Amino acid sequence: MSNITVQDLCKTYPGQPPVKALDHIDLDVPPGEFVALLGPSGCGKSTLLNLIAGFELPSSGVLQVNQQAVHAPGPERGVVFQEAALFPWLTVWENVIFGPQMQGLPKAEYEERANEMLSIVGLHDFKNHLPVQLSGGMRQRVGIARILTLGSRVLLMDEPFGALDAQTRLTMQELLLSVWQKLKPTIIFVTHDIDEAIFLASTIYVMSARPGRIQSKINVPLARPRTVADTASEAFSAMKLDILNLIRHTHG
Ligand SMILES: Nc1ncnc2c1ncn2[C@@H]1O[C@H](COP(=O)(O)OP(=O)(O)OP(=O)(O)O)[C@@H](O)[C@H]1O
Repeated sequence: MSNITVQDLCKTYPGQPPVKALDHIDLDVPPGEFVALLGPSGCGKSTLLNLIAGFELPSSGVLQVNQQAVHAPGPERGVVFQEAALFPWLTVWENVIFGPQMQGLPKAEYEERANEMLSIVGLHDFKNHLPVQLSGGMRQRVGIARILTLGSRVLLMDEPFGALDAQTRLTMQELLLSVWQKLKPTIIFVTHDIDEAIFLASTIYVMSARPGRIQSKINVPLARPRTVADTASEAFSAMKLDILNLIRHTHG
């Protein structure tokens, strides 16, 4: 059974001239798969993610999540952007329970889950902090805990660590791997960083630019759980070289 099905998907933005952002995209993502969408700026990675999120509608083709056509955003699909969109006047705890509270879910249930998710992302001791009192990496962790508390089983992440320094970025990548290991959500992770895609994903879709197409689907053979030591392995370097050659070959 597939969790996300994309068949012959096209997206053209209207305008003079119209912009063909995605051209005949096919993806088939089983539940619990960690997928990276890798490609140069402008190849349509964010467009594809926004379509799966339900923020935009396709021009043509099939787009289904859990066998249902996507028409609008929904709580089963949580989105994480480069900057966590937290309410600055609410504490970490209030931000995390805001969604389920608004949905009218049973309090005991979501409070238990919020506690669990804050522990998983290592923020249990920061429940009463305001976003301004947190580092960028910590704010992203709140964003992740928030969608997990809402019960999202599909995480749509658009360069979530792109604004972080190298050290924090690595810590966040390790954290995301441990979250995935524990909860096995389906993750679609947009990045233009080859190392990040290899370290995190089981499957990498390499996209080519304008109009955006899937150029190749690559399986990452590294065993899990992964550690930072894997990034120094021969298998990792060989895979990186293959992808670099692939991208260079296409983009001249
Ligand atoms: N709302 C919009 N209206 C018109 N054109 C758009 C819109 N959103 C994106 N585009 C265009 O569609 C193409 C794909 O953009 P998109 O943001 O999906 O690429 P990307 O691969 O995510 O790039 P980046 O890595 O720079 O974020 C680009 O040419 C962009 O200018």
